[in-house]
Amino acid sequence: MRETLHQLEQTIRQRRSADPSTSYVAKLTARGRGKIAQKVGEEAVETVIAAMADDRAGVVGESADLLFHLLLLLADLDISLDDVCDELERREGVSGIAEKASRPAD
Ligand SMILES: N=c1c2ncn([C@@H]3O[C@H](COP(=O)(O)OP(=O)(O)OP(=O)(O)O)[C@@H](O)[C@H]3O)c2ncn1[C@@H]1O[C@H](COP(=O)(O)O)[C@@H](O)[C@H]1O
Repeated sequence: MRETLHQLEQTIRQRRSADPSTSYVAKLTARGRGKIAQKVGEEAVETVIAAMADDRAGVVGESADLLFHLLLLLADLDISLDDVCDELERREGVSGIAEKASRPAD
């Protein structure tokens, strides 16, 4: 999963400066951060709607759209996927410590 997202992150960074007439990434980038952010919101809502309808195939498709547009937004902000993964791993470490602390000593 992380490898797939890293590959897509690279593709997005390369396509940002492509010809907007042949590249969706370049076209959306040219429309500005507000439009990219709007698309992230729309795809999130579509994912929720599919989930509430128990539409599993829909959730898979909308989740892919959501992750793609989120990566586009992160690229626009020059935030890397590694920055986000580092934050998730930091939280995992914090909750791991908290979990250990709440366990009775052997
Ligand atoms: N993963 C994706 C991907 N997922 C979704 N989309 C596009 O996202 C758009 C979302 O669809 P919508 O119907 O919501 O939006 P729309 O009607 O096209 O546009 P709006 O006017 O509503 O904003 C569609 O045009 C999809 O083609 C994607 N476009 C590109 N990629 C990846 O990005 C790479 C580079 O793409 P290009 O920049 O087009 O070369 C591709 O090789 C793919 O790997």
